Amino acid sequence: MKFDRSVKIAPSILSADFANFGAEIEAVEAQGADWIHVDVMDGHFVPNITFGPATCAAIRPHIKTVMDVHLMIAPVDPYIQAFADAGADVITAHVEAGPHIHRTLQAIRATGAKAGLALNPGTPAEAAAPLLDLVDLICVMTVNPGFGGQKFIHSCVQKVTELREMIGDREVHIEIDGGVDPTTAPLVVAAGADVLVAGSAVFKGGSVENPAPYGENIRAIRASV
Ligand SMILES: O=C(CO)[C@@H](O)[C@H](O)COP(=O)(O)O
Ligand SMILES: [Fe+2]
Repeated sequence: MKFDRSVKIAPSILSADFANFGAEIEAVEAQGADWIHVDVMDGHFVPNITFGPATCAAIRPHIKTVMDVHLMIAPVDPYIQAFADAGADVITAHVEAGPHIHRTLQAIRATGAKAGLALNPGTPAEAAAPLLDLVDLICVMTVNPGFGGQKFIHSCVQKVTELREMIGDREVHIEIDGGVDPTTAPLVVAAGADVLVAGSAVFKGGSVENPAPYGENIRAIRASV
């Protein structure tokens, strides 16, 4: 995975048809997705349950781009290798998910995957300061994690500005996750974000049988920035 600062759109399959992930991924990639965002939830760290490494391994052959795995689980460390073995290109863990995030990020990089650090809306940018040399991506949550289709929290935009300043010339992506659409995308890109996760705003109106809306929705976000 080569670093590049261009804006990338990462549809979240949380808003796809769970009975048809393979075809959904192929459809949304054919319609212009740059990365595929995979939300893993445990019903403990967040109040919702999705799926685990077996599902990630099953969908991997359908992903031609980047498999971006967002772990909303606690603990994280016992499962890192399983998600790496499932083929994740990026593995993101939450700073709030345990007492040893430094060790977690080291463990992710040791698998060969890129290491992501997610910050909940209530966590300040400073939480990332001691970790900047251990991360390849910082995921700024712009909703409280757990569900798709929530409203973008505007107070998080300032955090993106602060993080981009802190990152300096390091090769670190800033990913935005939650409530991204053509209205909110320009705000976070102007603040320094380069990866835009979008679930409901990409999958709305389309289906595997009628994927054209996926493309229209992706192009609308891209045009907005
Ligand atoms: O991690 C999460 C939610 O916890 C996200 O990746 C959502 O799936 C984004 O959904 P939208 O807000 O774009 O509908
Ligand atoms: Fe996510």
